[in-house]
Amino acid sequence: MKILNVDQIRSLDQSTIQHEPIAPINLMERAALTFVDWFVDRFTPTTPTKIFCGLGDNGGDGLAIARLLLEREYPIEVYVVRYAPRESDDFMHNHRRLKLVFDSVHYIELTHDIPTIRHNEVVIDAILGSGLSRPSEGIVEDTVKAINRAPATVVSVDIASGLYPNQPNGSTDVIIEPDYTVTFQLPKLAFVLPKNGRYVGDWHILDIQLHKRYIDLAPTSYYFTQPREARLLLRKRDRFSNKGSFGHALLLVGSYGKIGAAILAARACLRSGVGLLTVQVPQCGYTILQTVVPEAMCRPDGNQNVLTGIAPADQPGKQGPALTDYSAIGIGPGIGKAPETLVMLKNLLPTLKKPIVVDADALNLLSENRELLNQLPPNSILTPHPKEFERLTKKWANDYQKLDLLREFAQKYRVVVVLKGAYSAVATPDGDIHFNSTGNPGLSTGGTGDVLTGILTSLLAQGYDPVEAAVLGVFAHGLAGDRVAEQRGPIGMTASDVIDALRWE
Ligand SMILES: NC(=O)C1=CN([C@@H]2O[C@H](COP(=O)(O)OP(=O)(O)OC[C@H]3O[C@@H](n4cnc5c(N)ncnc54)[C@H](OP(=O)(O)O)[C@@H]3O)[C@@H](O)[C@H]2O)[C@@H](O)CC1
Ligand SMILES: [K+]
Repeated sequence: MKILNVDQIRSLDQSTIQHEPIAPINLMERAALTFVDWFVDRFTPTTPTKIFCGLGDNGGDGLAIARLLLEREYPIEVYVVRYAPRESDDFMHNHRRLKLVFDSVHYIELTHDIPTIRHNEVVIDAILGSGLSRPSEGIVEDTVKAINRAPATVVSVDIASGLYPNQPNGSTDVIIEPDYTVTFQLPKLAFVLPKNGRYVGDWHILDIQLHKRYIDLAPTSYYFTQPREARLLLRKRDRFSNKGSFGHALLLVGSYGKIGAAILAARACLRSGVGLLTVQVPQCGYTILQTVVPEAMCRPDGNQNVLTGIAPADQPGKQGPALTDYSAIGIGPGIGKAPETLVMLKNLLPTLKKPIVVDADALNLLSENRELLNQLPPNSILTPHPKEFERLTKKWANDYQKLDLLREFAQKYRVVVVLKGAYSAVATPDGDIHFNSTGNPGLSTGGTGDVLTGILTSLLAQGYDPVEAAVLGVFAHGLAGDRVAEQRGPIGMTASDVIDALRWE
């Protein structure tokens, strides 16, 4: 699903009006009806509901919603925040229509006009929408603050009043902090950025049938991966396939005290469908790996405690294929930053032709030796969390600047970067960014990154295109986390639970 900017959303609105064709006021009615369908599914008709409206089309939506809820006999109160002398045409139209059936619309001009909001009430926030052009001040600011202080449940129409859809807010901006945001047709970029969490709440997209062809043709570099799209990436398996059909992955993982990372990556790799898996671990991990992951072959490193890339001299010809012969290599989980391991990375990179997966300490080694970034095979997948990404680049002032850095980095080094977090962002060498829709805070626990490395290495080894591997792998990883959270709650989730909950269907 595409994420469009405000100007495009405005044009989409116009394009729908022209091509359907539909009168603007009827489009607003459709949006309001769809909102009300969503609302009545969640809140019973006895819910006292205060609807706060601005003077633009977001306010117009609020007035139409008020009329439709009144028809369904909800106990509503309507407040119009009169912050300016002018109203939009569709606001005025809906204001007239509401007044025909409801004669007690309140107007907020001064602070003492703001009503007391109680805990059993629901507030519908339709003060400002995507037409926000400046920070709230005066009576708008006071009303927003009063709503935020109130113990009621708050539902924002389209977007929280005061939140910019696709540009940074100032640190002192006053913004509604809703429990829910119910938006129309497409998500807004602001919804997937970490700093905005409290200004978005639990958000839902309603289909109001805006012009599909406009959306299909609209240029954008932002996407939101939904289940249907992720499933389309999943390849069907041929009945006559064999383990050779699904590649042979190699994981370079683990060090003394961190063999667990190797185990997690290996188990996740196997659970994601790879044909064969070889794991190279320092010798201290050999017995553990062979015992815990019998499905994997083990290639013990020449070193006892850290990876050096060198196989033991006493096993000539027994160490399996050369490093370059594997279908895909994943490197990083638990490897530490020993000088010998850096040497391994330096020796390895120039020899590789196929994309690899780079995570954890391999990323930290890269950030301490940035000249190595140029040696990454094109389309390799890097999976930093924000701190690791900062080490690879620099500090950012806000989430939007972070996205710019992410895009520049992926384009400059021709790599795929998975920036992990809520709505993990997959940046492609072409400059696109795909935000993931699955996952939950339970995944912020040790080892889940190792699991992701195993998944991505597995998909690359099976021949998935690196961008598709990243988008699909991140989605499947988050979905597995969601399954675990559903069964046992997000607290106490472990990386092993996530591996067990992986399902490819
Ligand atoms: N797009 C779609 O497909 C559909 C959209 N729909 C709905 O339309 C909404 C967008 O409507 P909208 O463009 O009228 O914007 P909205 O935010 O209501 O008001 C803008 C007005 O407020 C003013 N203003 C700005 N900032 C301010 C501030 N801080 N404090 C005070 N005033 C401020 C601004 O002033 P100006 O910038 O012109 O000076 C202008 O007068 C959208 O969110 C959705 O709910 C649906 O109905 C149907 C489908
Ligand atoms: K709003």
